[in-house]
Amino acid sequence: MPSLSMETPHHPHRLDKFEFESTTEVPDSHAWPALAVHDYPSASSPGSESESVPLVDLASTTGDVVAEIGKACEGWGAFQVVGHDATVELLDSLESEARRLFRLPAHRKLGAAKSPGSITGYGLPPISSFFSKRMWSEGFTISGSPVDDARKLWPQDHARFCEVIEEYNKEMKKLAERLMQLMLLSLGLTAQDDQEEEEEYFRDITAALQLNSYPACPEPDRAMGLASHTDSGLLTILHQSSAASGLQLLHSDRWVSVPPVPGALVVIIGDLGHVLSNGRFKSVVHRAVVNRTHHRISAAYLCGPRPDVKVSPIRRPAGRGTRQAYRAVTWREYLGLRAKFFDKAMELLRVDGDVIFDGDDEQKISSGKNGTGCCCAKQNVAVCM
Ligand SMILES: C=C1C[C@]23C[C@@]1(O)CC[C@H]2[C@@]12CCC[C@@](C)(C(=O)O1)[C@H]2[C@@H]3C(=O)O
Ligand SMILES: O=C(O)CCC(=O)C(=O)O
Ligand SMILES: [Fe+2]
Repeated sequence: MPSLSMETPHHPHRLDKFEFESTTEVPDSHAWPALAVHDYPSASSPGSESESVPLVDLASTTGDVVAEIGKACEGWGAFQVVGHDATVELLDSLESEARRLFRLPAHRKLGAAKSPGSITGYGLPPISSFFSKRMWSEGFTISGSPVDDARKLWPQDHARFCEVIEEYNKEMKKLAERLMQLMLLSLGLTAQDDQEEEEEYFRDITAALQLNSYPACPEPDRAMGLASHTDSGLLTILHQSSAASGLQLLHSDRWVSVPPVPGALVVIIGDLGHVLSNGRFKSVVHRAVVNRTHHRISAAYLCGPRPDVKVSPIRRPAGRGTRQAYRAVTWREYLGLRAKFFDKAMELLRVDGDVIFDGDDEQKISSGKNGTGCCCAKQNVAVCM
């Protein structure tokens, strides 16, 4: 699987030996303004829990899965999915390997710290550099083979960890490809349409697996697990431990919790998913909060097309006369923009482009000199060739 690189911004926080478990109060370095005023309205606002994120059963023989997914991506930018092929045993094994990793003493984890310019390894959540306060979490990012990073954690004994990660990645890749196909169908592409073009989006996908650890916190209302953000790829598949809720989505200006449903995975639309659908699917703002009693684990499988494939709005969804709202961008280029501009990055892609579907149904797919794929609306073809 191709791996991703990105520019790493200057980091104001040092990766140190802060021990969450032995702390009886939240130190100033980790104290955020009251959760209610973090950035957006509070999850405790009346009515905020009255709606819940849609649940889609991929194995359903009665419902219209394509329509359900389309509606969820448009209305929420997220949904929970059951009826997939990832077994409960695999999800449990992943979680227990992640727990084993985060339980290691600080010096062992620091031995596998991300090196400058690399996205893989142990560290603070990558978005930390944009915030003055520290988050109540640790992360471990894996892109491509887990072996090199795992060997740093467990010089002798990393086989089990690698086996579980590899199996999990394989299963998530299959699921991501299936979900991408269903999402494209829901955008109005038919099975016969431009097969090659769509395949660029779900064949040989690139992915990063982010393991997140949120230790129990003595003052959960003063701490932040993972600050509000959107994911940058096409979609993210998130497994969250069943012990405690933590994930919240910003929906209709309120924070809505996504309680863990045993066996369900959460699908989150990323910024490239928003671009691909010309803004029809929402890249949902989300965050993770912490709790007093449970050590919560999550695993986010963040995926996009191959790093060199340009993503631009597909023409079908808009209908005649709709203008292209975003320019074409590769995931690699977009990660560079995010590393510099974080939540302003997508605005930088905005264009008031040509009409993307004028009834002329021909859409070009070009292959650059070095085999660079390009999936684009007609007006981008010249730039991409
Ligand atoms: C490929 C990537 C997506 C990601 C940045 C990264 O290089 C590896 C970690 C990913 C992650 C996980 C936590 C939230 C997030 C915003 C972050 O800071 O790191 C995402 C990044 C992203 O989606 O851009
Ligand atoms: O832990 C969670 O629930 C959210 C994780 C997340 O948003 C991420 O890793 O991108
Ligand atoms: Fe996320």
